Amino acid sequence: YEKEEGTLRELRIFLREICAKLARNRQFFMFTKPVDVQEVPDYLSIIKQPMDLETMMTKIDLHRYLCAQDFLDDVDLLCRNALEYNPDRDPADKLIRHRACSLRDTAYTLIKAEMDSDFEEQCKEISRAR
Ligand SMILES: COC(=O)N1C[C@@H]2C[C@@H]3O[C@]2(Cc2nccnc23)C1
Repeated sequence: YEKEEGTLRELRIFLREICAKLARNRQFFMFTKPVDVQEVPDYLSIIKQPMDLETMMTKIDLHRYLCAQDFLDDVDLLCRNALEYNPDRDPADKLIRHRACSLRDTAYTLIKAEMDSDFEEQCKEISRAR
């Protein structure tokens, strides 16, 4: 009912701010848009479900996230993809893995720091009921 729609609206506003803050961080520039499959032709043969911050921002607007953990699940996917596609010891791979782990830890810490825990419970309850 209307109170639930208000809660989900508040969640979307919160997640847009988190997503924008992550996308503004120049350390995370390689995660702001989908990997360019013209430049990286084997990417989709290795990574079955690509994810990036621009796609996540669009998913917020499409009401795809009913709680903060749904958003963090996509953060985890983005990070896992980077670890899987860039596994080697060379500096470029090591850097992108380091940045992916940094983005994941930053997202979890920002959300835990700025989100009321019972607000997340309310969102999960709405999600369960739908
Ligand atoms: C999240 O980003 C990534 O997982 N990657 C992997 C690709 C390999 C390497 O870096 C990426 C883009 C790229 N483009 C041209 C040549 N080489 C590269 C970004």
